[in-house]
Amino acid sequence: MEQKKALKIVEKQLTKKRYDHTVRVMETALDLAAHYELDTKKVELAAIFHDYAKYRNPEEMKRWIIEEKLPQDLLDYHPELWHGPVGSKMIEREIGIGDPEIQSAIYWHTTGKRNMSLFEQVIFIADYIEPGRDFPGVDEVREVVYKDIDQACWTAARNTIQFLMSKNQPIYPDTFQLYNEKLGRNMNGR
Ligand SMILES: Nc1ncnc2c1ncn2[C@@H]1O[C@H](COP(=O)(O)OP(=O)(O)O)[C@@H](O)[C@H]1O
Repeated sequence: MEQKKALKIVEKQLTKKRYDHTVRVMETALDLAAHYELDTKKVELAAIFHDYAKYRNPEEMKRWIIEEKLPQDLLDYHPELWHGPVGSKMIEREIGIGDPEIQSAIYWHTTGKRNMSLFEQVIFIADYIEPGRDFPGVDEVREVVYKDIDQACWTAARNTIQFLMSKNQPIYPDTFQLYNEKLGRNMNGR
């Protein structure tokens, strides 16, 4: 699908602010995809559709989680975490995008997980570092991402965990698994 057509579809699903975020995620993801020699057309589509389900009603998302047999433990966490997994299914049923690599990158873009593919990491990090983001620690991730995307993912996971803990918020465990995996690989020389 052409970039223009894909952007038109998501524009209808999003607020203006979220649409502008999506365009910046797309541009960031395309730079990373070129650098890491990924299929830029596929990365482009994953970035454009990553927040496709973001503004669906939580009741509707809940039905998708049940009917699509997504992990039911998602329902114990904030609906903010539902739009990735639900979006990965919606783009197949509503738009006809059934590419497993694109769907998986959308599924995991908010929490991350262990054993992420390079493709999944690019979408996860592009969402985290796009130029509109200004949370504490984001520059550290921007500085390292073209040299060491594993370290970038570790730092993003650490920052998110620290932020959520400082607010006494529940934390979906896959982010801890990402943090532990990358810590083991990169920082203890294991
Ligand atoms: N493991 C997690 N557990 C709970 N909340 C999380 C976790 N990871 C991220 N979040 C929160 O989910 C929210 C949405 O994430 P965000 O990266 O803004 O997604 P997007 O912008 O693509 O919709 C943020 O408030 C973030 O702190």
